[in-house]
Amino acid sequence: MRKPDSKIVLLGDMNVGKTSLLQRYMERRFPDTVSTVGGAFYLKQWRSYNISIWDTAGREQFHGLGSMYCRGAAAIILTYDVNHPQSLVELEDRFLGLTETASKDCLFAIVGNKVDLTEEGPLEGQEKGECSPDLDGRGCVTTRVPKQVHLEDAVALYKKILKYKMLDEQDMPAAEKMCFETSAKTGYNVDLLFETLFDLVVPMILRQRAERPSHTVDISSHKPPKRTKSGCCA
Ligand SMILES: Nc1nc2c(ncn2[C@@H]2O[C@H](COP(=O)(O)OP(=O)(O)OP(=O)(O)O)[C@@H](O)[C@H]2O)c(=O)[nH]1
Ligand SMILES: [Mg+2]
Repeated sequence: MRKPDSKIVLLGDMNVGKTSLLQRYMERRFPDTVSTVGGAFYLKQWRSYNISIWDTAGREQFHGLGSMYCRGAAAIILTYDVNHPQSLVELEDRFLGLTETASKDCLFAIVGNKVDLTEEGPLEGQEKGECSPDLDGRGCVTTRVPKQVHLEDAVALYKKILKYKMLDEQDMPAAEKMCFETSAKTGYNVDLLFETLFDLVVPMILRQRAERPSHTVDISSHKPPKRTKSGCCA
């Protein structure tokens, strides 16, 4: 198996759509999912680097495993459901504590999924300039609900996390860049989410490589020790 150069972890409450987001990105589809048990990962090649993306279980019974999955992570995707305010609250109350084992310069993205179910979200096929045949006066589907969690709430949480982690806002990517609204169902913003993170993680890989002590020995500059008559080194 190829060795990952970096690690990204998806965290968040059960049912928010972590598995669906990862499958949408990696497999380009929106299959039926079953609630995740433990964790699983995909390996993504991005340029010449291998990035592992870990999907974790949101169910309370697997909570203890979370910090193990986060160990050494370069980026964490904190996922909530835009229709369930409690899922955003849980990110701070239950999941943030699991990220202590992540890399010290770990990046955070906050992702509100299932935006297709809200009135504000883009319509299925809208990115392609299409609309559903099930029409209202504007030519679009109407069975959608007002959004329960707004992007500003995610931005506020992002800023709070930086404070909690004692990270300087100046040194970190801006909240507006790291807070996303997505739909695993339609694919809305899913590529943008993952690929923004990949591009941010690559310089971290390069930095780590530069800092890591080299294990190679330059044998051309190595002089053999002089031998004395007794056979001992001078
Ligand atoms: N409408 C809509 N449904 C979604 C979306 N993403 C996921 N779902 C549905 O939400 C349910 C839960 O999705 P999962 O991806 O299994 O959720 P999860 O966060 O991985 O849940 P756990 O593995 O239990 O932690 C499934 O029925 C999905 O089909 C989305 O963007 N829009
Ligand atoms: Mg899952």
